[in-house]
Amino acid sequence: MKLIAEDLACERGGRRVFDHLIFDVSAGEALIVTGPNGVGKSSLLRVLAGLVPATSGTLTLEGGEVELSLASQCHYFGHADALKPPLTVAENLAFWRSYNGKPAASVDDALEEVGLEFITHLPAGYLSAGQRRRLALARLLVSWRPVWLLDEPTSALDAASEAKLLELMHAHLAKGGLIVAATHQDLPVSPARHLRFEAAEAAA
Ligand SMILES: Nc1ncnc2c1ncn2[C@@H]1O[C@H](COP(=O)(O)OP(=O)(O)OP(=O)(O)O)[C@@H](O)[C@H]1O
Repeated sequence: MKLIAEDLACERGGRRVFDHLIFDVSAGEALIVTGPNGVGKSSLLRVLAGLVPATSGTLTLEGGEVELSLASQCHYFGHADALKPPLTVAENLAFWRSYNGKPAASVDDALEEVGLEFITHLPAGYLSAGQRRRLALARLLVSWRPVWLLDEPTSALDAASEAKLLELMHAHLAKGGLIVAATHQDLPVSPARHLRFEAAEAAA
């Protein structure tokens, strides 16, 4: 499987954010996207997730499921945690497992992976920032999607949770998945390719 971007361009609010972007990333590999604030890293992930249309260019998931869009083969782990505050931790995850389909880990196993097994009954609205982030991360484990799009995945995570995140990323790559991650932190995942947006690339 290979994700290929050719001559990709994106505009936000009528302003060019990036253009002529070319990259590819294969199964078992991560693409680490870096660059200063506002250059378009999140925009790229949102284009890949189908949340923002590309202005031009093509995106292909070679070896993916032909009847499915790229977006529906991606898990998008963005800045918002996509949790329903009144639902419990377990209910939130059960919802996503059923909604996204392609069941993978059980709710209990996924919560144990991210260290939330002792608070499964708590409403998500009571969780700390880091716990909410870990619950959002567990969403990636309960349904199989080959492409993980991670936007600042280490934000709000403590050192142990960051190590767990890296372990989960490596496990996903080992299963033949691929990852595109935008980050300001060092994210020592391998094998990885690197895509650096320079400030000059941000359009005036
Ligand atoms: N909905 C929107 N409407 C108009 N402009 C937007 C919108 N969302 C983002 N932008 C602009 O697009 C540009 C790229 O933003 P983006 O969030 O992709 O940057 P980033 O590289 O992820 O930044 P950071 O490192 O701060 O997260 C910025 O100038 C931003 O103001």
